Amino acid sequence: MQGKIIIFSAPSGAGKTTIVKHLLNINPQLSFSISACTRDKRGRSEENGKDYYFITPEDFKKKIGNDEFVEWEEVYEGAFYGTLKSEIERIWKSGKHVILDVDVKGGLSIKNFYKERALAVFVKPPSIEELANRLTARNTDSDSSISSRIFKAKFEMGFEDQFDRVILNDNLEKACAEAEKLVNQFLSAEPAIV
Ligand SMILES: Nc1ncnc2c1ncn2[C@@H]1O[C@H](COP(=O)(O)OP(=O)(O)OP(=O)(O)O)[C@@H](O)[C@H]1O
Ligand SMILES: Nc1nc2c(ncn2[C@@H]2O[C@H](COP(=O)(O)O)[C@@H](O)[C@H]2O)c(=O)[nH]1
Repeated sequence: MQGKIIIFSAPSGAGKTTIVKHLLNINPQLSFSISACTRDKRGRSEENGKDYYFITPEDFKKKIGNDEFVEWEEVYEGAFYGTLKSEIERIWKSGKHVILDVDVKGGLSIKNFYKERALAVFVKPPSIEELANRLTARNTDSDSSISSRIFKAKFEMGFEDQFDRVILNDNLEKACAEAEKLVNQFLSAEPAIV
């Protein structure tokens, strides 16, 4: 079996993590690629090696120097995130397909790297106002972090046309059902649907 990679990208708060968690719960063929990041762990709600590999900026720089990332970015000021080549290889060696959620620029870089082995899905929020509401209700970010996420979201919304597929997440149940369908089609296609 040739391993494939499914990328969910969106502005922060659009719901990509929620949709990816749903897919992981229902599809045992999929395994989550854990990114490296330099931001602080969010208390007890996150676990090192499960949500992210939380590493220091110095270690992150070393990994850049050693060419260990498929892509990496300073997603928010002072916070670096990167997709590790070793994660993708680990998952493919285990006989599963990779699924991950990254920001919009990162998603396009991964698609460009893996080409037809990858499906890039843009999760579209109903509006910028709804994004702000969701981030506020999620209660994981400070007001200034929410402001910078919204600022970036306005720019990222212009990239949906560059993705293979777009899912509007105005209703979570509907969006999850659509995501399930896209993923099943992609995984059953030879070599890829795009
Ligand atoms: N259709 C929806 N309607 C209302 N709330 C939603 C919907 N989809 C997701 N949410 C909620 O919105 C919040 C943001 O979702 P989520 O964390 O999945 O976004 P994200 O795109 O992964 O953001 P980030 O990039 O910051 O990780 C969560 O609290 C989630 O439960
Ligand atoms: N370009 C990349 N973006 C990534 C990666 N891992 C996560 N992310 C995205 O960063 C933001 C912030 O996430 P948060 O956990 O601090 O809320 C979010 O959009 C993630 O999807 C990565 O490896 N590369």
